[in-house]
Amino acid sequence: MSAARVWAVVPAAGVGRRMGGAIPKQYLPLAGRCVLAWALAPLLAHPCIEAVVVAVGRDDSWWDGLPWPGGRVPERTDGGAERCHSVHGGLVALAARAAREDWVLVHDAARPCLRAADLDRLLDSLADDPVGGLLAVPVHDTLKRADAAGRVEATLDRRQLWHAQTPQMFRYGVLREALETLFARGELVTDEAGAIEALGLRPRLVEGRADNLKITRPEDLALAEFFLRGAAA
Ligand SMILES: Nc1ccn([C@@H]2O[C@H](COP(=O)(O)OP(=O)(O)OP(=O)(O)O)[C@@H](O)[C@H]2O)c(=O)n1
Ligand SMILES: C[C@](O)(CO)[C@H](O)COP(=O)(O)O
Repeated sequence: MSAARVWAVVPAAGVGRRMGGAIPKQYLPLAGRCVLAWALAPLLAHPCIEAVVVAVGRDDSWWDGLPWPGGRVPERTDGGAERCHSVHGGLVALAARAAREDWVLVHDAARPCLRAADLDRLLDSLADDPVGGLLAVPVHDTLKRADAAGRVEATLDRRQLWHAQTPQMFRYGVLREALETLFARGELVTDEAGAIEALGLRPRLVEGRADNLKITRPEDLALAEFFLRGAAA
């Protein structure tokens, strides 16, 4: 990594509507821990990451009960109504410590299977990149665009299509200003790269792994359990 420091922000304030159930999915049990603990593990263990700030719901009562065995303890801050607001909350929490040119790495609490090797590859690939970028995987399925009636309107050319994942890593100053510019226009984004693209910049795609899945629906938990148990074997 260059002289710029690296900070991590983890949006963990979602309610998990698509998962269902009473407990937000980031606190669901998974392979002996919870989803959030697995997502934080490679970030807390990485020597180049200065601090890990987790944006959680204001009325979150699950955070306080989490064990942080032996390792570094993450910092808590307030999330917001949408994922991008929670990310911004994490950036604000870093305001007194992060320099404009420092890197901020944003990783979903709902992605528990990130491997340390892929985190390292992202950091190494972007260390001197002028824009920053994200882990992503090429699309291997044929993708269809649907019409309002739920029928196929078109088949997309998948040769240039990728599934965006996290971590996504950008300079602190640029990312914060990009988000605040969108918010001032009443706009939202579903990932940090979208805010950077709105500035006319082109984030770098760093190929990751399909097992860095986002826990979204109930069936994703069994897959994540399989991946985590397999990685530990
Ligand atoms: N207001 C929000 C919404 C989402 N997230 C976080 O952003 C990540 C990805 O979002 P998603 O998978 O959509 O989580 P939820 O919003 O909880 O899921 P759903 O859309 O099904 O409610 C998750 O770690 C989630 O906790 C957040 O910090 N703040
Ligand atoms: C950031 C992300 O995980 C990249 O694929 C995705 O955009 C999050 O979307 P969600 O609807 O907030 O889960």
